[in-house]
Amino acid sequence: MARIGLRDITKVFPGGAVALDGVDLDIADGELMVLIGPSGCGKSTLLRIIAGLETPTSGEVHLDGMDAGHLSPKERQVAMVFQNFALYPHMRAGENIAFPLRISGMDPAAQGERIAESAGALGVRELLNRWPHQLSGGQRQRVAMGRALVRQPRLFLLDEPLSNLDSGLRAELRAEISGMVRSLGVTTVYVTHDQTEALTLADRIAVLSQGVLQDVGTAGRVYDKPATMFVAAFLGTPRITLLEAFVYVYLNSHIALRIGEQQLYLPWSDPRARELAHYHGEAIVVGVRAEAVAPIAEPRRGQSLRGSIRHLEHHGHESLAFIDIGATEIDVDPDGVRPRAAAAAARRHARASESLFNRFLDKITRTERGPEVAQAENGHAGRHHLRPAELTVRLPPRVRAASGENITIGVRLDMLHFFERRGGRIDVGWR
Ligand SMILES: Nc1ncnc2c1ncn2[C@@H]1O[C@H](COP(=O)(O)OP(=O)(O)OP(=O)(O)O)[C@@H](O)[C@H]1O
Repeated sequence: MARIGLRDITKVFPGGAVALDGVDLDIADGELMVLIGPSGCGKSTLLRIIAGLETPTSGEVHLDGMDAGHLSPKERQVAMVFQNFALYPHMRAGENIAFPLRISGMDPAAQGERIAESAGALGVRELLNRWPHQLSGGQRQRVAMGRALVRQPRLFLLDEPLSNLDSGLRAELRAEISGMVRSLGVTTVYVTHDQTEALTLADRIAVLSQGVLQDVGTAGRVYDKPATMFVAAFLGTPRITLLEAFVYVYLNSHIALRIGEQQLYLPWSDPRARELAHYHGEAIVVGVRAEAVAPIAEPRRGQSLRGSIRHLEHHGHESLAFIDIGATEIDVDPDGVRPRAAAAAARRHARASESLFNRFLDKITRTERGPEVAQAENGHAGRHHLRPAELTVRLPPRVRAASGENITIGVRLDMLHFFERRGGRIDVGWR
């Protein structure tokens, strides 16, 4: 078992593709870390660098605190499983599992014991005499995992191991992998682009976008408090709605978030209001997940939005209504943002505000010319695209609704996410 330390890992391939850009990540002994991100974000490259199959352009890989740069995959005691069930076709399942032990010269009696143990843990004991072509996809992948684990590696690395399987089998094997690696206590890095896999399997999740590590944390933390807009948009079904909102301070009562022609109010008693006040007159991004909104009968001042149903999606147990609230949605570019740079920018922003009052005076003069001017001055943070917003609301199965109908939506203000236009989270106090 081993601790992994990745220090400022950058990988630029010949030809100039930047696969990884300054990745720092610590993985604890026995931890199951899931690397997730869209296609091409650098997940496999990072896994191969941990394995020693690829050399970083700069940066260091540490194993148990020691620089492992000079160690081969064998010396790192790594076992890998890929998505394509790479079993040796001319060997029976049992021989496939035994192969790594055989070439290591292990005593045949001890081999038998280890194989039985591994095959038992993976539920393939009955299949050891079959040829690979006589196994189903799921069985082949179980045997491949048995072959990887039989050597009792220090590191277990899996690259999308379930992506060739159907969804039922994926769920089944997911649970088995989780149970198995935890009972073995082997440090595991698991690459996937499937968020269900990530959220259900991981001790912690590391989210990558375009080679940049966006966020690392437990599934709950990364989902509830995503470090960047990219992470908020990448995790969660249905997808979060990212609304452009202008912040206005009403010193006597509340902060108003102007979303299109409508407003949500955060009273001063809400500790987040003080932080948001720094953005007076500016555009920020308000993230609204479906669980933060629900249809209500009567509007509530500052706590609800009106809209009309643009279209409906029926899912059996619920329907999703996509609501036009006359607002603008921000599309995140997959480049995302460097979270640390974004956090630093937010802190600079806060420091620059010296006294809140002076800042308000300055901003109020500016915003008296109207939000459009303030918006133009603040700019549309370059890389984000704007389009008409659709707020996603879950409707219980028996609620009757039709496209074009008007609807009032209650908003759970405590469940809103706030981001700077650059994409970094506005730190309004971490729970
Ligand atoms: N050998 C290589 N030569 C040049 N570019 C490469 C090489 N391997 C990967 N890349 C590039 O590096 C980037 C990261 O690739 P990588 O395979 O790590 O992504 P990934 O997140 O695992 O993607 P996927 O989910 O599609 O497997 C991509 O832009 C890819 O095109």
